[in-house]
Amino acid sequence: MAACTSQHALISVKPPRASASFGSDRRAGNVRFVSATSCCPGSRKLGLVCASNSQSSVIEPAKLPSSPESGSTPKKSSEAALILIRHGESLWNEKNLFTGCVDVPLTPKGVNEAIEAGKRICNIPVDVIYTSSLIRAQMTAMLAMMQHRRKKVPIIVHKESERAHQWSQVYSEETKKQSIPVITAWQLNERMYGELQGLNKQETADLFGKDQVHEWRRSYDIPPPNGESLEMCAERAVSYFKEQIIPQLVSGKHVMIAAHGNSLRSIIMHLDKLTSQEVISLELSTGIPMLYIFKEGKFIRRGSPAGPSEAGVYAYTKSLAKYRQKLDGMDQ
Ligand SMILES: O=C(O)[C@H](O)COP(=O)(O)O
Repeated sequence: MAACTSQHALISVKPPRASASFGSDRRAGNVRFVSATSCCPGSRKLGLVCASNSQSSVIEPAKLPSSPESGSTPKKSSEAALILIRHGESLWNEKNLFTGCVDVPLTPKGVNEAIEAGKRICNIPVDVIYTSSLIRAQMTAMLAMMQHRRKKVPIIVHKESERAHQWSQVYSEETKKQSIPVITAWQLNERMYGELQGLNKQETADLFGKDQVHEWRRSYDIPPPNGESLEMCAERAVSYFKEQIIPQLVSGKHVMIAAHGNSLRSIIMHLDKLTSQEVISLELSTGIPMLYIFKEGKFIRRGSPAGPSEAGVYAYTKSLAKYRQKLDGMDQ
């Protein structure tokens, strides 16, 4: 596997005439994060965007809190990068078990997926990372950041108690500048799958019927037995995104969120204003980074960079191109 270099080409898939995209797209030329099979029949499921760019939801800029790591009053900025990434394959994904909030690690394949994801976003700035409180998301974030060309050190912020906060303080401004805060939030956890957790997905379908299991897995408001529906998951994940993450973007901080299939589906549903019908077809593959640009209160989908290049990722993002040149300069 090649290291992250500036030679990567960006795969920008032209939006083919979607044969089975979910729901008619209200904004012509719009694209979605879909499983490739639903918009590019016959191709591998990549979680790839059949992509151009388009502007999605308008988010009212929120009041700017001081940034979590410095406490300084952040400057307003007109543009920031938002990277979303579902964790790499976990040991229970491999066993095809419902996982939900059970805290299982990555498989070796999932580790490699996280590393590959890191190479794909290695030229895109990241100032703060949000993960769930589950190890598979945290492992993915750390492994991805190991590939970043800026070589900053991701440090998990501990605020679970006053002592934890005190004992994890960093007492060097220079070292702080060379680190990236990683904020863990249970609100970004995978949806809680209730009494399905630990069950084999195929056996569950054999027992309850394929349609019933698909409804539990992909519908918006129908929860699994004693579990969370996507709607219930969205209530915590999207609220957290609005209250904690959008202010960071508004202040110009570049954000990466490493989370889960369903907590991210709920966030993308919000960003793309998907209906409860459209979200049924939204599938996210493990370890595929997805890039949005937050610009003047709007989110612009920029696809799933296979490797950043001026032609693709930076077409609408001058500041990212400047950042990339700065990185190139640092490598001279
Ligand atoms: O929690 C799980 O089982 C997976 O991470 C996501 O499961 P799903 O694709 O069935 O929602």
